[in-house]
Amino acid sequence: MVRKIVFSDTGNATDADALPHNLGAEEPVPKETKGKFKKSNQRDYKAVAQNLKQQRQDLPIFSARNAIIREVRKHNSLIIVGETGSGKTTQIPQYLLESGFTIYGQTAIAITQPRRVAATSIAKRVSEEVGTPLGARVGYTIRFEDCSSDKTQLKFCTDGLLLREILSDPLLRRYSVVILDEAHERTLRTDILLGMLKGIQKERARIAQLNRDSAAQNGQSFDGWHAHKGGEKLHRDHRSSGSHVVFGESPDPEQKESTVFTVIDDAHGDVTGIQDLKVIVMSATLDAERFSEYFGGAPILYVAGRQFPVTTYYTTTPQSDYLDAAHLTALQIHTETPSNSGDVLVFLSGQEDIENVERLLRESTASFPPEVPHLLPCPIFAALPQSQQSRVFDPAPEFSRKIILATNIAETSLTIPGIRHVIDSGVHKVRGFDPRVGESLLVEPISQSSARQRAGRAGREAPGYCYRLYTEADFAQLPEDSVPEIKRCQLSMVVLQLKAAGVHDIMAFDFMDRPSKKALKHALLELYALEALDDKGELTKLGRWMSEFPLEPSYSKVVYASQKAHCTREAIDIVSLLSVDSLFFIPADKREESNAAQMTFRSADGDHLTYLNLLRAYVKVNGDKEWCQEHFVNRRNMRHVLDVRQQLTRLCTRLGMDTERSCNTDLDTVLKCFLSGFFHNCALLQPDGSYRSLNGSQAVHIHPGSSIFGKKIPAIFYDQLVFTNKLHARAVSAADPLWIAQAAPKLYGRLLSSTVNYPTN
Ligand SMILES: Nc1ncnc2c1ncn2[C@@H]1O[C@H](COP(=O)(O)OP(=O)(O)OP(=O)(O)O)[C@@H](O)[C@H]1O
Repeated sequence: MVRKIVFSDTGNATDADALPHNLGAEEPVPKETKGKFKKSNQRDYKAVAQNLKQQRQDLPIFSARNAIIREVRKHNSLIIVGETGSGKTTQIPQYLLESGFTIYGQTAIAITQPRRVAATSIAKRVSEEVGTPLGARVGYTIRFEDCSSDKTQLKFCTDGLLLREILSDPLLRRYSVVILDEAHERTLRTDILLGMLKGIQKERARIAQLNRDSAAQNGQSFDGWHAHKGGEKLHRDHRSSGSHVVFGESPDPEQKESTVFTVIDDAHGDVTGIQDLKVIVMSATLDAERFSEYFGGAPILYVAGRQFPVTTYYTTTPQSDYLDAAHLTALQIHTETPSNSGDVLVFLSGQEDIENVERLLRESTASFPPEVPHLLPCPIFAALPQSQQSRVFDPAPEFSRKIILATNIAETSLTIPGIRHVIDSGVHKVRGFDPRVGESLLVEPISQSSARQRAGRAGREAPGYCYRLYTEADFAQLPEDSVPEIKRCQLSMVVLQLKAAGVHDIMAFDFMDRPSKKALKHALLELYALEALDDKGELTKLGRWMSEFPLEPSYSKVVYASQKAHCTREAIDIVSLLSVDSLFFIPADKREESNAAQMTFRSADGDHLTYLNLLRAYVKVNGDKEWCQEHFVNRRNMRHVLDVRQQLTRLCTRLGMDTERSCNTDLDTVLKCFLSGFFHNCALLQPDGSYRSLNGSQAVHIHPGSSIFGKKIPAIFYDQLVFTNKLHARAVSAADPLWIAQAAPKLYGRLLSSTVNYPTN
């Protein structure tokens, strides 16, 4: 009997009626400004842009173009709400570019995205629409990858990247406008960025006033102004009110028109020409009032309209196994609709889900008769190397249909050409943090706004369909929005970044949603214990060094300690290995073979050194495909590990470290080095054979996949605690209690004298 998932008979076609429409095409649209084209291929770029022009003009947002420009001119902060697919992300930056909001070679517009893949793919699309090569007028910058130049006028970047730019350019002088896209996702970094941008806006408003005043005085009438004859160095002669000092320089005082001003500000030095910073917050949800309130009552613009309707179906009964339901629904779509009726996008919770559904699909389609078109699974998740992620954008080969298996990485901003069908599992993985317990990673129901975003991925190029693997009644029960990350995640890294950006009083920082005092205090204490902060809460030299790394502070501390311990090579290798979820694949029907293969790399000291053995073996065989298959090594993830390893090596080299320094066979050194960052992730064996965490006295279980599972070792340390049905320690290694005491003498010095009776293995 063929198993089927039953959906409601008639889906509801959604349109943009939910959004009030207060923008319209009242003004004629000006001609597009001419771009700076590179000589070579000039015609090709122009031709592509010309072809896309009509598509651009057909987008719902086009009718609001002039109203948007007018509102941006009028206000420094603006909230723009628009239905998914209305054209916000790709068009608004271009409208501003076309209307002179940037100065070529001087100022640019930054557009932030919560995810790397969105930043790169949108930049590619917009550069095509503008008609210039990617990296020229339109570019992107993501962690470790810069495809932009000082002539770039539209720069797409991740929110984390813009935060890093603030460290080197505290006033973001390079930008006239910052657009925060998909702000409703409320990632940790977006929230921090919101607060930082508010501060920068205030400061730039003060400076802009200073510039306006100086210009108005035109060098002569300004109180205390002395224009030097002959253009010699200006002199300071007047401390005006407030904290600033104004200088004037006039190369030719006789000619007022050519007077040059240099405006010096006490806090920021030369601030000549700095103007107000415009901040635009964009989102597809209606929770705009919160953002408006946060930006002092900023106006909210609603842009109505989605290009094409999406018909939504719900299952008639709840599904107990969403993986099975996703697999069956995909097969139903494939066999019941012609393959040229569009590709399929499935939203799942994580890499493991994706790999399971991929396997199920491959198994089911293997027996398809030749007249049935191929079904081509294409996974996309954060840990997948960039080159493989971008494969989802390639068109499906002839006589086949793509089925993209994605995490919520594909939920916002992306347009994947060819998608007409979306299958929404209704779940995602949520990272949580409890100071007592540690991090948890749980599969939870999504919010209604996520469900709408997911549906919005269909219907971007033609009418689409969304199949929700839950009932309509269940949808009604979902929360309207997800809890902002800042309220549920570990804060050490952002606190370190805030400190590095000069925010001393973290408790007084202007958060849109204030994290709990407990979480902030925990982050401050952890940074203090890692010696990134001193006892006054000020950033130490080590803390500043650590803030250079796009890593959680525990890892950057390990890298730092590895210099002294002469094991930087091993430290970078293991930190890179820990950046992926799984290094091995374990097929359900070959569990034993997989475990046996893993034993080849096993170290009696635990997972950190086991992983290192794996990496060394992998490098030796040059990542050979068959070797990986034979040893059940996840080749996809190993490539990502090599990517991270290369990036970290480059960063360490830039910071003057000898990255080839190796401790060779003295591997205890490496473990001790890890303890310098992970002393808070330790557990001691109890007389009854269980483990209890050192800092919270929680019962901790070694993960069954660990190379020391079942062993009784006096003390262990681990990379993370993951709460599933119980608290599991993942990536676990043996530690000597003495090492723990040495790594954190103030916290755990008592271990030097403690005695515990341990059970034997
Ligand atoms: N890479 C692309 N290939 C083909 N069409 C594209 C591409 N990027 C955008 N488009 C077209 O432009 C439309 C608008 O996309 P855009 O990302 O600007 O919308 P949006 O309003 O920002 O939506 P969202 O909130 O989902 O990000 C899409 O629906 C699609 O028709």
